[in-house]
Amino acid sequence: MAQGLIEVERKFLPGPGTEERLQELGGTLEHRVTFRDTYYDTPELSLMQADHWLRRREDSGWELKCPGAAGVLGPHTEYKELTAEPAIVAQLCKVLGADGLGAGDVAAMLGPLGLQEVASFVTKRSAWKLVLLGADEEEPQLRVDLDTADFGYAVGEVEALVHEEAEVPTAVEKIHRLSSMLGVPAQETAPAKLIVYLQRFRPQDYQRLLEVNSSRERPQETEDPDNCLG
Ligand SMILES: Cc1ncc(C[n+]2csc(CCOP(=O)(O)OP(=O)(O)OP(=O)(O)O)c2C)c(N)n1
Ligand SMILES: [Mg+2]
Repeated sequence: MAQGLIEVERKFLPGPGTEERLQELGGTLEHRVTFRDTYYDTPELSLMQADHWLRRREDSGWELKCPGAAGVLGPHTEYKELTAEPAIVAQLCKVLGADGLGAGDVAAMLGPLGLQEVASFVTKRSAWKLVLLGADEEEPQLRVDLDTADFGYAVGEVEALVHEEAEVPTAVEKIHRLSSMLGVPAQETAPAKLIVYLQRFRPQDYQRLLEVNSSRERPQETEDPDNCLG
């Protein structure tokens, strides 16, 4: 798989004082932005069942999140983010067992690969940047995104983008440290917006994912104790 950045993150349920606490910790508000995400998969959710997540983001383009080497690290997750369309198409063909089809751009391959829209929603995001005390310049900066989806679900995430697998343990440790400084309980995690969307608007798809996901040990989700997906 062509190299993309590795996203290491953990989600949490933000509270009324989260932004104030971020400021106390020296965080800077980078921007507030609103965007629509549209997710694509086969009718059987073959990509999601393989822990691959294909989306088109308004004003950003295509991205395929692929499971990282470690996958799930407690409440943290690791995903390789592919944004180059040839790399996305090649990986889609590999996951969907359609080798040899991968010629065009992602939009042109949706039909041949049987991919259709499964979710579309708007997010309002406050994007924060933090540099932990003692961190030297080369260390990846931490980002904290506070998201509210247009269907009424709010979720926060502390994340680091790294280039190499070897950087993941340090990133996890820093994310863990910042999360506890934000008052997030150690094992708390919160489901992704897309998962809550499926749960609410496509319950059969959600159930199908739940079955597959329960075979992939995941921490209890705080927002939905019924073992919601991440
Ligand atoms: C604990 C856990 N986490 C993630 C997953 C996988 N997953 C579910 S939906 C999903 C795709 C959406 O990921 P998410 O981080 O919610 O998107 P967003 O924050 O809007 O994008 P960003 O701006 O960060 O790129 C994934 C990877 C999982 N199954 N379990
Ligand atoms: Mg995220």
